[in-house]
Amino acid sequence: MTTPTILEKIKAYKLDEIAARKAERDQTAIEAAAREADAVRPFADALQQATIEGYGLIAEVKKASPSKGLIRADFDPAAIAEAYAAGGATCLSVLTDAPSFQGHEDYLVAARAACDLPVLRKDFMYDPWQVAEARALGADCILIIMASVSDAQAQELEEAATDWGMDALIEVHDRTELERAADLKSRLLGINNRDLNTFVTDLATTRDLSRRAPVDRILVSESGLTTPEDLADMAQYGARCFLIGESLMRQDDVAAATRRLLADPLVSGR
Ligand SMILES: O=P(O)(O)OC[C@@H](O)[C@@H](O)c1c[nH]c2ccccc12
Repeated sequence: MTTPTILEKIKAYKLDEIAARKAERDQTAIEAAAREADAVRPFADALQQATIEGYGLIAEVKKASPSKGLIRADFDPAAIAEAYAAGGATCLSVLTDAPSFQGHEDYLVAARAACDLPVLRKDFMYDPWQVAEARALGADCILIIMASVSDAQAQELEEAATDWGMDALIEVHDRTELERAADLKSRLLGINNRDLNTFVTDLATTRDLSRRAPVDRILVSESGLTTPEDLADMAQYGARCFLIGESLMRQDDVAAATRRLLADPLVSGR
């Protein structure tokens, strides 16, 4: 027997978690809750708009990660959401997975209520029930990680998102996943610089995959981005949107750090 990968372990506990939650709220109940949620805030449109004048930033509310442990001790999701918005973020991403990221659904609700930005539910999705749950929480976009789903699952999740009026961010890490993602309809294509099984982060991932991506996609470079130079580097390869968590979450003044990061002289000094 081979040892399971990290993504396989996550999938195993996630499927248990989904089964337990479904026992409390089945499809009908969760759909009723989703129908009563706050109206969807356009996520992909906001990013597309942002790239006309500058960069699009999905700023991530991230308390901890499996590779780094606790990232921020004084973790207040509402305060961080406000700071990101004040600093010029386009959208938010909020981790709701508890076992690996110390996330929580309440953090998404609190962060979204604290600002006007569209919000991505950052979690490992396998089941359309989770998409309805995300909408019930107020989420405007979901994440589909090609490394952890089949083609059929990806399509089913994407359809569920579309049915709820939400966007989907399709995440890839290698050329095979990129080819599979090309068959999906979503405009948003995330290139994860981090390998989710080894936690190795390399910006060369965006450099390589961006050239091979379908031209009609909005490219989002994800993970391991720290400086304005990193952003300018990725933008040269066609990725003008960014998903950034750790480097901003470690700052004392999150709003000022967000502003500094986005103030690329090449962009703002036109
Ligand atoms: O904190 P970073 O290195 O800026 O990365 C943010 C985001 O890209 C990362 O949290 C992430 C990207 N894809 C994921 C999938 C699951 C969990 C987390 C992630």
